[in-house]
Amino acid sequence: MQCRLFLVASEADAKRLYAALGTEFEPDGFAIAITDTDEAARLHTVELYVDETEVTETQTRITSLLSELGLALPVEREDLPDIDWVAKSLEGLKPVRAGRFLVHGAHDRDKRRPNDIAVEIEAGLAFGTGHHGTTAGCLEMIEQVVRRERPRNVLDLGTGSGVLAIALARWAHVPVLATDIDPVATAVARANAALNGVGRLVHGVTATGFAHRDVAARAPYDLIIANILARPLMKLAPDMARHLRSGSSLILSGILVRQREAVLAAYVGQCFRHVRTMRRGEWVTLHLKR
Ligand SMILES: C[S@@+](CC[C@H](N)C(=O)[O-])C[C@H]1O[C@@H](n2cnc3c(N)ncnc32)[C@H](O)[C@@H]1O
Repeated sequence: MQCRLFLVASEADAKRLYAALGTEFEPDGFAIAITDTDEAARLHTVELYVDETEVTETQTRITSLLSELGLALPVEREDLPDIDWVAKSLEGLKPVRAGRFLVHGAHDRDKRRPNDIAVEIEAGLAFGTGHHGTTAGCLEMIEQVVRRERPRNVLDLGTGSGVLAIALARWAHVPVLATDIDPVATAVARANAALNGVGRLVHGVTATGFAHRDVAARAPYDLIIANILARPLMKLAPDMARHLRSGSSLILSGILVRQREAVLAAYVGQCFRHVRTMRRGEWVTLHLKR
């Protein structure tokens, strides 16, 4: 059985601990991760996955590392159920329908129906196979907004696998600037766009937010989609307002239900108005206009 050992700490302490655990355990092949678990309280979780037989020894090593760092944090333990990874991975590759879009892997091309707008994406290095509630929520919003507004110049900020940019290019036949902070995602998005026959419409750029001349040069956009997280979305509100054409739509996702009000307030403060909220599980997708 696998176990998850985890510690919850402030951002600064978690980052120190994560770096120290990396030095101590990565040479032994342990998987270590750090995640932002509570944005409001600024808490981070550092976790390490270990076989049951090694738990006691690992806990002792972590405890001595904590005392070297001068940190007094409890090491918590969660036992993980044995998972049938083959079944699990096949489940993760099932095609997903969202509005008229069908996101599928190569092995499911025969599932496409005549009226589908199909997007072929293999599970890979970048986020966005369509399975996450945020991606599916964006796809449904995109279908509705494109039908009503016929945008001609679109920005997909935080493109991941390129799934949203590709869906948009295939549906609206318009150019889409697909940006990501992560150069691997940008490369994956470009390759996926070519695979889906829209390599000429989807232009991939590595950029953080709007900090790239290509992103500014193509503004104003008449549709911006950003599926990132609540905190960066709130920080980006003034830039979104500057780069969106007046009267146009903004689709935001990556927002937990409990973060919705704070994100809305940040955008209302920039003269956006709320059009619609779509909920999928714990996540919401917002349609705003300015
Ligand atoms: C949740 S994934 C969304 C991927 C895809 N658009 C989808 O809807 O499935 C978020 C992506 O945004 C990128 N990202 C996060 N913050 C960003 C920022 N400030 N500027 C650009 N990209 C960012 C991440 O690297 C990641 O690939």
